[in-house]
Amino acid sequence: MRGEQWFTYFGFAQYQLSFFTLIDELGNKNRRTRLVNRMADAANKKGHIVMVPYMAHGHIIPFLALARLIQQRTNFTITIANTPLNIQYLRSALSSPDQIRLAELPFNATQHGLPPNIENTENLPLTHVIHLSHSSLSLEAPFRSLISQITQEDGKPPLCTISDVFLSWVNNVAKSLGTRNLTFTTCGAYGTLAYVSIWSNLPHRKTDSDEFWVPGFPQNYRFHRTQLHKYLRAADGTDEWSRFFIPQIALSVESDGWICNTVEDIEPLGLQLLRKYLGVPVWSVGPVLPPDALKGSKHRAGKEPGITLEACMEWLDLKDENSVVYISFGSQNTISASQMMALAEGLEESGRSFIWVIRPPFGFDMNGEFREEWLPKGFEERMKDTNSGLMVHKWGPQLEILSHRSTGAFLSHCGWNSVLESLSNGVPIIGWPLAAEQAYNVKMLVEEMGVAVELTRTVESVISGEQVRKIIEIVMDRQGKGKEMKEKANEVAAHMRNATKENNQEKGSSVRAMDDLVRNILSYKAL
Ligand SMILES: O=c1ccn([C@@H]2O[C@H](COP(=O)(O)OP(=O)(O)O[C@H]3O[C@H](CO)[C@@H](O)[C@H](O)[C@H]3O)[C@@H](O)[C@H]2O)c(=O)[nH]1
Repeated sequence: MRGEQWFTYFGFAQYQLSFFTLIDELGNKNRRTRLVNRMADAANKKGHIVMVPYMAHGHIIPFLALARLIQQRTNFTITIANTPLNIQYLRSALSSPDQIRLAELPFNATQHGLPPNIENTENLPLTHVIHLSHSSLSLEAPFRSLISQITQEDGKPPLCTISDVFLSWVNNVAKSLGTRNLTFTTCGAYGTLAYVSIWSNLPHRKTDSDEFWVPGFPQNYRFHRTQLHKYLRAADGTDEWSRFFIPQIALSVESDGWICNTVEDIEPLGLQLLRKYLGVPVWSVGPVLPPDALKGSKHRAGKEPGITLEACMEWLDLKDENSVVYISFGSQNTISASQMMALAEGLEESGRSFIWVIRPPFGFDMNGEFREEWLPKGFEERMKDTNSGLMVHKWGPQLEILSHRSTGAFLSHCGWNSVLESLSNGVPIIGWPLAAEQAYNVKMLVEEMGVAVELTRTVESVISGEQVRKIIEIVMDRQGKGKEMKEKANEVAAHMRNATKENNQEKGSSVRAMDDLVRNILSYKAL
């Protein structure tokens, strides 16, 4: 480690074809050809990949999962770079030693107008999310030093970098230091295209009618203005959202290829349109689901204990199959106080069992204490007494809940990870999009896939308990629409299983895409 370096580099022992193994094998004439092949293979396979996720759990989790997938099938050295606190979070999910390396890029939150020690969008108000986004630009210089350092140590530049759509300055660094960059979109193909194209074709407040066309989609395909977040409706290229997203998205479109967390058979239209729009290879390698080490809530040391994984599972074990509604709005979103009240009323009126991952409403400190006045009087106590609702404060073991046989529907903001985690378990969705590309995800889930219904949109909408009750009844009723949605969700789950199937006879589409991705990365070294 050199003194002047800008980053801390956590390197661990990794597999190398041992010199002594080679000497042993040289003694056996019959094996010589194979050995030569293996040497060539090893030389070919060895290489370094450096990955940089955006500073949000919805991005960091799939980046780590992708790193694991690549590591399982190659001898590449993989380094994930990020700010110190995000590296600390990642470290809790790695074993020691681990083949995945972590590199800290120095970061000082307060220098960017953020509260101290904030390096992630978790529970961060939107006004700060945009500051965090702008602050990520400060990582470019230390990242450049990291790539130079790796190039010096390895005697050659990394095979490629893999950047987040929102951190495409990584693309600049890669190109200027003699390597390639791939973009990993942690969203689906359809949502990615809608988001990329909508940001690239501002302004939308000039749209005459409520419905409008988005370049990249067929001419007769319409989006609705209420599907745009209010910062997108107001964006004109000069505001702070545009000033970050437009250049980052424009640069990521120039990547050498894109990796998409989706499956060919579940998003045929989205993938076809995204490929046409980008004009570079798009590998659909999904579903890239959280690695085992990130399951449950054990890795979130330092947070208040809340309800344990075991308590959740015991509670679910006592419920009937497909009888529980799970409610969560992801890692960084929440609803308003009046919406929270209506949601609670609707849940109680429905008489259905539920697990609700609850956090303070929009406009309040999301890390602060939960206040009883945000819920109907005596609600938590009644739910406890009747054993009909389990309130989990701030963070729940989502994967385990969704994969439990008792979970029958997911009321979700439709962040893409939540969508994949739900559908891979055949759980239909009640959509309540709040930000980012979530409204486009819901549009696709409802119109293309038939696995969801939409309850409402955004944190500003006015909803009633009765609306909530009705929609829960539709989805949980195992007749009519509810039955249809459940069947379709099960079909999607089967497509996902097929896509990741890998045995002697056959390889699923995502496995083949991963093989092709690795072949492509290997070909970069010749350039
Ligand atoms: O109580 C919780 C809350 C979240 N999670 C996990 O955290 C992740 C959340 O990801 P996601 O559902 O995608 O939601 P966001 O955190 O909101 O994700 C951001 O990133 C996604 C991927 O780019 C986008 O699709 C979203 O719109 C964007 O808000 C998932 O793996 C969840 O399993 C938990 O385990 N427990």
